[in-house]
Amino acid sequence: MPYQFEDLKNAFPTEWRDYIEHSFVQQLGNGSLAPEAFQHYLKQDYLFLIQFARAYALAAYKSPTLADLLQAKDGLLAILDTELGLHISYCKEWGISEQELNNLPEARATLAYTRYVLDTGNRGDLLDLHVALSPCMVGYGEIANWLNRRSETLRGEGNPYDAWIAMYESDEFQGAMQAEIHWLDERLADVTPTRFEQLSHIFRDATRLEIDFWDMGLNLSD
Ligand SMILES: Cc1ncc(CO)c(N)n1
Repeated sequence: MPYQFEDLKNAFPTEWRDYIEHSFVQQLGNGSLAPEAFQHYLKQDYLFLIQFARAYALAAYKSPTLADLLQAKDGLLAILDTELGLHISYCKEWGISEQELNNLPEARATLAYTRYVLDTGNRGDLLDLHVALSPCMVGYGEIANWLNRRSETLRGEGNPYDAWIAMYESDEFQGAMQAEIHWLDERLADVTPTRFEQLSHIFRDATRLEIDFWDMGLNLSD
């Protein structure tokens, strides 16, 4: 059987579940999350998105074909033209000004995660980089779907975090997630067991760093 994206999730199922079903996610879903925790998370996520844009620029540099270059360009533009703008106005609604965003120190969890992704891409090839990016792209889409399946999740005006869930369940984000899975399925079909094992370690480590990112939000750690 050729490898596919699903096999990366199944290689270390405990880590994947701890990320998707993290207490931060559960509390966000039922509306009980402390606003301070969400604000801390939002601020660090702004810094995360900036480094993420750099990762797509690195993907362009690592692209061997025109199709890969165009895909990296789309990812970069999606962050710079859409996501960051949305993030800045969403932060404003939560009382965080653009000026504050521009003067934030990076929390250690943000530094560790983003620089891990960039270093993995620098050392490796485009597939290594995409595997390092995939817990982010695929995880948040999966989190929105998991929350929607749970009876504990509160949707609508009763939940102050409803707009966050709406963003990641949107057709736009879910479509980007499916495209990423499709790209990875095609590439993983050709890898050897040894190469798959290497890639699964990258996937596991990026997933663990996503868990630390949620912990950072809950614990307000810097
Ligand atoms: C930490 C983190 N992971 C994933 C996403 C999804 O884009 C995000 N915005 N932030």
